[in-house]
Amino acid sequence: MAPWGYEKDNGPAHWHKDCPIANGKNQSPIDLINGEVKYDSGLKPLTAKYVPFSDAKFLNNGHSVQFQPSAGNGSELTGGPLAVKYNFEQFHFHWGNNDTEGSEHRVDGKMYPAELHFVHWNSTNPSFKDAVGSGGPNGLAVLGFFLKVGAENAALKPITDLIPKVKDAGTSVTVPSNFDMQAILPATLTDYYTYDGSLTTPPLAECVKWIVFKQPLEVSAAQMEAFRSVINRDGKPMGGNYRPPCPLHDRAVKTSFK
Ligand SMILES: COc1ccc(N2C[C@H](O)c3cc(S(N)(=O)=O)sc3S2(=O)=O)cc1
Ligand SMILES: [Zn+2]
Repeated sequence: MAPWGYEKDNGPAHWHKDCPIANGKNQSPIDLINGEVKYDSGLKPLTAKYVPFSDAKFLNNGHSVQFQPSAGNGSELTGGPLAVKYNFEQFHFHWGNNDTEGSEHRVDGKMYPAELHFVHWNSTNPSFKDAVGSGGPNGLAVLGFFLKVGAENAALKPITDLIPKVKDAGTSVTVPSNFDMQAILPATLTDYYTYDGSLTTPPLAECVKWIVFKQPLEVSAAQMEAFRSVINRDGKPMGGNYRPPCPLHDRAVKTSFK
């Protein structure tokens, strides 16, 4: 099979051939249906502590654009539904070719124009790869933020300004060391959906505690257009790099809000 992607000949409907778990019972993303979620008063706010990275790349890996530090630096996530500390690994985006599509998770069937994922791994494992393979839904914790078009996002501007430099698949650029990742996050990480799921791309491992925030972040139309200028490994616009929703099966989606 051609390397996986989002085109007709290598998209989500084909992924099960190399990754049979694609048809598993804990797959992501899902449609977050407010009438079916359950409020859990035990869900506390999350705490993310991100330290500026001295050596991080922003890259086009052919299926997304990704902020990737060369090594950990003590940036971590705790609280919420998490029993232990998780180390920051990377963040990346999924988006559409127009404002009516692009996010992976949906809310009552509604898609947002984009979705930002902050990936973290369970620090009780020796490495990120061990965490992915550790079995069960506590290997990784991914924060999902919906993006909607509105005011310019000043915190994301240092990243969206780099997009023209990684327009082509396989290219990367060094991120200035004064980039403040913490500034991307809302001041309080309170209202979120959480459920046990998977990576939304191959290998589709069912190792993810998903935490999707109710409140979207805003980016400007110009910032959205920057994403839409990115090219995939087939030389086509990368927009549309989102997996459609998967069956919930017998999973519960909990909320930290009523
Ligand atoms: C075992 O080998 C590997 C395991 C995982 C990965 N990753 C790359 C994936 O594309 C991917 C997709 C994620 S999403 N859209 O947040 O669900 S998170 C993530 S990753 O960084 O964990 C690479 C190698
Ligand atoms: Zn993702």
